[in-house]
Amino acid sequence: MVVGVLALQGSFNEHIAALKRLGVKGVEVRKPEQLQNVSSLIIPGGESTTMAKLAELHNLFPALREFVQLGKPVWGTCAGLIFLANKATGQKTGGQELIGGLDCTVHRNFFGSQIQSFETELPIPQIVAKEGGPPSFRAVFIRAPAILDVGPDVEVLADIPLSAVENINSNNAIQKEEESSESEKKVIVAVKQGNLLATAFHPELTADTRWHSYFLKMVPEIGEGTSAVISTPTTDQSFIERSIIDFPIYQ
Ligand SMILES: NC(=O)CC[C@H](N)C(=O)O
Repeated sequence: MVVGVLALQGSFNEHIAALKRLGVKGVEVRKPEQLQNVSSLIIPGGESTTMAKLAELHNLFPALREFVQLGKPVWGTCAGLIFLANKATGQKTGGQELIGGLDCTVHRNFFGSQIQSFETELPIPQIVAKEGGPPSFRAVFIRAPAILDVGPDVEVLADIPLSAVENINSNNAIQKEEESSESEKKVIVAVKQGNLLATAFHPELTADTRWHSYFLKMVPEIGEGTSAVISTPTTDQSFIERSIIDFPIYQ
């Protein structure tokens, strides 16, 4: 079984490497017809405006929308989350094309610019219940979006208190949010809606493969009883010791 990884731009190699650590083959998807050879798809982080332009150039949007509408599992990380959202704010003038399907409003660059990127530990009980392991996950936020509201069919997997984010007062987007909803000072950063999974952060840049394993369990031909298919994660120390700045896409 192969998992497609949209390979227009961004951290597609890191997703393919994470899948490999689980014994699963990830294949690069750049053309509409390649979607016919995969039963699920990961849309990586990167720069959603650039990715949208490239997707348009390759005439990928109709095939991507069809893939989502057919109920095939799709996981968007960071820019991939923006791609999947029904609505995005904080876009460049003129907006950008989205795949849509995920009933939420996402705010691009919610936490600020590149310099305000951060890492934090997030408890995700739903994933721990399925995958076991430590109670929290290292979450890498790089010029990350946040989800401002979700529809009734969307399950919230993780939110983050704005007070946990450094430089909070230097960020206009956050200040605006705080002013508008003084009592609710949290934003959503991971969701699931049927066949769609979305995270504002980058599990592929950590050594923890539980998010990938969780996603693979959403693929019907693997299903819940995946232990035979997914091998025990290898703890590749050289990978663990890499810092996020070692990843070429963020240099
Ligand atoms: N790490 C990322 O994927 C960043 C997303 C980027 N800020 C965008 O809007 O597309």
